Amino acid sequence: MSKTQVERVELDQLTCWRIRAQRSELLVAQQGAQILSYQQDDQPPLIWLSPDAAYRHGQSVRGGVPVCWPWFGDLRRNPEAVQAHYQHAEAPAHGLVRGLDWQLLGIAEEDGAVNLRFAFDSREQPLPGWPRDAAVHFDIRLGDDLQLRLETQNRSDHPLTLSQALHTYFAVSDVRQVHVEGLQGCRYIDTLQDWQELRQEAAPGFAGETDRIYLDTPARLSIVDPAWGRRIHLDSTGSRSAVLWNPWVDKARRLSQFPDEAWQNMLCIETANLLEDVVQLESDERHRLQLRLSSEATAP
Ligand SMILES: O=P(O)(O)OC[C@H]1O[C@@H](O)[C@H](O)[C@@H](O)[C@@H]1O
Repeated sequence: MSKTQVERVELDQLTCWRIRAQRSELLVAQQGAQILSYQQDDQPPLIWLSPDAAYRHGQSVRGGVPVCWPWFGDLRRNPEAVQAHYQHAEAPAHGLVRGLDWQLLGIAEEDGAVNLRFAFDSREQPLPGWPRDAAVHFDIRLGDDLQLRLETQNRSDHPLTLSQALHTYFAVSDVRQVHVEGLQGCRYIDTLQDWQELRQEAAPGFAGETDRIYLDTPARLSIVDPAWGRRIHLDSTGSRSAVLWNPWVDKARRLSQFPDEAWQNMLCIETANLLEDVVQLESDERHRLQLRLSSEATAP
């Protein structure tokens, strides 16, 4: 078994940790508790990090796994109960915690794996415009796969409704040559076609800008990448919705920290709780969103 290693590194303005365990390497930033990259030895990266990534305070890094919380995307597109908690006029996309430092509660080795625990507690670090009491813990376990757990606890006397996502950027050989299994038969909202609800027939591939919210998603989704001979599996619990996103040519030019051609080598599957799948918590209640990422070699 290979040895584990934990190294603290400063990337421009951000404090990060580079972790090695079980023939794989992970880079994670304190800001946003954001995983930046993940690669298994002798394989291309599994999680994509932009070559133009900027490591600045207050700005989510392009790539990795941004944590979107306590809402996903455009707040105005969220159910009324999610919108109701926010009191400022301008709501940032993807919630309030991507660009803030989380607390690192600990790094521990266990059976050759490394566990990291991050926390964000709105009672200790109030979120302007969002006067709710909630604590969120993000647990990362780097072993022979990568296991993530986002747990939210409502610490107030009132019910709390939130949307959220683990906004994972995946590295692929060429997005035009891959497809995603597990979504066949699911309903989806096509945000690029007036938020129409449609039904997915065959396993979706990519032939243009894609920005869809899938509903009633199964526990396993897989990215099939024949050119790299790899299948990436996403196994989740506590989530019945997912976003499939690729910006394609025109939107790529408008994105920050994103080279014009980079859309070809990435796609996002965002393991989420959206629309009818939002999280509703009574006082003290907790919700766990868990995601396990693993890969498998496929025949050439
Ligand atoms: O640029 P941001 O705020 O990180 O968002 C990136 C993308 O995130 C996706 O989740 C959205 O569906 C896209 O519409 C959006 O462009």
